[in-house]
Amino acid sequence: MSARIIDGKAVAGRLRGQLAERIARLPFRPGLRVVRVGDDPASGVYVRNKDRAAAAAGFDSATVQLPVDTRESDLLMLVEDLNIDPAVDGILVQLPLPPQIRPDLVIAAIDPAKDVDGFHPVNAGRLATQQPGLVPCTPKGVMHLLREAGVALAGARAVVLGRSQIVGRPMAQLLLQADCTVTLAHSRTRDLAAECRRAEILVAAVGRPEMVRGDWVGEGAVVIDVGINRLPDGRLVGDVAFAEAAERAAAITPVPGGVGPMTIACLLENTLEAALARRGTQG
Ligand SMILES: Nc1nc(=O)c2c([nH]1)NC[C@@H]1CN(c3ccc(C(=O)N[C@@H](CCC(=O)O)C(=O)O)cc3)C=[N+]21
Repeated sequence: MSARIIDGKAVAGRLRGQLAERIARLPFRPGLRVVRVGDDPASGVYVRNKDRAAAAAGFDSATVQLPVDTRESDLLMLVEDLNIDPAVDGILVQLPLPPQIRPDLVIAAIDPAKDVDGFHPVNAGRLATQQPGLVPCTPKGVMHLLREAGVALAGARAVVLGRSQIVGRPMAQLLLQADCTVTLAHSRTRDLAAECRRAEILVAAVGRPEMVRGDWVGEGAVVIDVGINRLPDGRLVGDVAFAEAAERAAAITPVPGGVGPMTIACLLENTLEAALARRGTQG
């Protein structure tokens, strides 16, 4: 079998277009503030792409750049300013943060109504208890892609590889909500390859370049590659060995051009949702 490519870049483009149309009809511009402390390279591309996409879709978007030696208390004060600023609908603090700043404390300081990353414990709790809230952008983008690709979810065996707070865990919650039978596999899982091979839907989110080999993929599976890994030679690869996996999968996302662009589109979607919810309207 040779897999169909799930074009995340195209799906994200359409989603951003729909958001732009909705924003054009609003009497205000949803406000997004991205806070970046230092210049971690993993955040660089993301911040640039996000700024461009947000401006093009009609958001009032700005990045606040702070020096790498910023104190935790100063960052917390900035978050508080953004919490009470009526022009700000969404706040995103870029991760990772420098070592003098505790990320959990900063995330918990963000108003859950403005937490467009969906990382605040209140939003994580809402997701786990099936209440409405802001959902983390990457898993939300993956669900968009699965639906867009026409993947039957109810009853499907889904395996999520990686149990991170920002991708694996919320991903499992969303798949469960869509009636998949969900396995959350990780570094301590016994016989990871066999566990993955049983998946009809395989979501790889471990951050290890090309860890998922072709023989980890079941014949006809749908493979979603969340990993974005920069190799020493500058190449960008996912967590899945793409060429090998594509020989067995029915459908697969590429890197780049797969989940990454969806993360950005969903950040904008969350910002619009937050803006409408804060104003008590449906837009
Ligand atoms: N609070 C917080 N929230 C985040 O969501 C967050 C973060 N911190 N820190 C950094 C990571 C990284 N991240 C990316 C999102 C999209 C692409 C993306 O669009 N990538 C393009 C390729 C970009 C390229 O060419 O290098 C693609 O996959 O096609 C990349 C990286 C969000 N992150």
